[in-house]
Amino acid sequence: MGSTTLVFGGAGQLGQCLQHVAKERNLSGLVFLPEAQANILNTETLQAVFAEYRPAYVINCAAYTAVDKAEDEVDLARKVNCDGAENLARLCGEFGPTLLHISTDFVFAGTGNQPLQETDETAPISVYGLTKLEGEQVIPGHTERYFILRTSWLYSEYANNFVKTMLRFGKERDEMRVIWDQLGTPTYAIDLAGVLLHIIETGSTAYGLYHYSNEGVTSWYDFAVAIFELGGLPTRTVPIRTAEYPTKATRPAFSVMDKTKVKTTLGVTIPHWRESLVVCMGRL
Ligand SMILES: NC(=O)C1=CN([C@@H]2O[C@H](COP(=O)(O)OP(=O)(O)OC[C@H]3O[C@@H](n4cnc5c(N)ncnc54)[C@H](OP(=O)(O)O)[C@@H]3O)[C@@H](O)[C@H]2O)C=CC1
Ligand SMILES: Cc1cn([C@H]2C[C@H](O)[C@@H](COP(=O)(O)OP(=O)(O)O[C@H]3O[C@@H](C)C(=O)[C@@H](O)[C@H]3O)O2)c(=O)[nH]c1=O
Repeated sequence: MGSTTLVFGGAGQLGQCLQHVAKERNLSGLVFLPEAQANILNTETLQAVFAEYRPAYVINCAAYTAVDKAEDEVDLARKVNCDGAENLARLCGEFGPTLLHISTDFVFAGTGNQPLQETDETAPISVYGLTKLEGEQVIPGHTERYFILRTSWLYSEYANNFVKTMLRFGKERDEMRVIWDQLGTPTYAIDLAGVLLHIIETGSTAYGLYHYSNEGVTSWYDFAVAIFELGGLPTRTVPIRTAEYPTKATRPAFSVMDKTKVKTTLGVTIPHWRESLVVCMGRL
């Protein structure tokens, strides 16, 4: 086995953040594979890529992430989020690399009001959440060497995300109506990329399931207020209830995750969401 890390879905938001952090840390050996080069549903291509690189690590950033659209494209969402993850896990079992896989807070129903631990019951309420949970569950049957990091509300200067949407709309509109009764924690994808690379750099073998987001708790409304404030936009932000913003998919009302395990086991320090938002806004 070599020292290569293969990054699938390498052109997505997290993939681009990994490229950014790897460059910042002067790390070599990462190979970023966009969908056009390595579709995780194409088992022949995957087999050839694993045989060519003999990777030490595989990071799966590939996913079907269109939460509302997934309600109508169940088969495709399941293929990418579950079958794709299984294809990578099977080859990791065969070739030996450690798999770093990303999952979501949307595996939870979100009916509680206490920070969610890795051992808490999952009960997805959307197709996206369900297919991501299926992806988590299929991995351990193929390899023991895996890290699954559940994260939430990812944003960054790359690709599409809530921060960029708010900044775009904020420039065009005087007023934004944003849901305040969904609580969670934003995660700067650059911070998450840092943790993934930390696992590789430290050679940790503390395999398993982890929760990772930034610290703190907020609502989409409060998040939007902070984005407009830091962006210097005069946009008025109106707090609305979920029922006033109908969407195809249902989102959890409370998906704040407890990060004790990742902090104590992997020794990472986590910035507060506002601190990371300031960094991201400075780069945008
Ligand atoms: N975004 C968020 O708010 C959150 C994301 N997550 C998880 O984090 C991970 C990274 O998400 P993020 O980077 O934001 O998502 P993106 O949608 O930005 O990136 C996903 C990438 O996967 C690619 N992809 C889709 N299908 C395939 C395929 N069959 N083979 C190879 N690549 C494929 C997409 O390519 P293309 O665009 O060309 O289809 C895209 O580049 C995902 O697992 C996601 O579920 C978890 C919590 C929150
Ligand atoms: C654009 C907009 C959204 N909203 C609400 C809708 C929704 O509840 C919330 C976020 O909307 P978005 O569509 O940007 O984000 P959404 O796709 O729901 O984000 C989710 O993506 C997947 C991939 C995940 O894994 C989750 O952790 C989470 O980040 O904000 C408003 O209230 N007003 C608005 O103007």
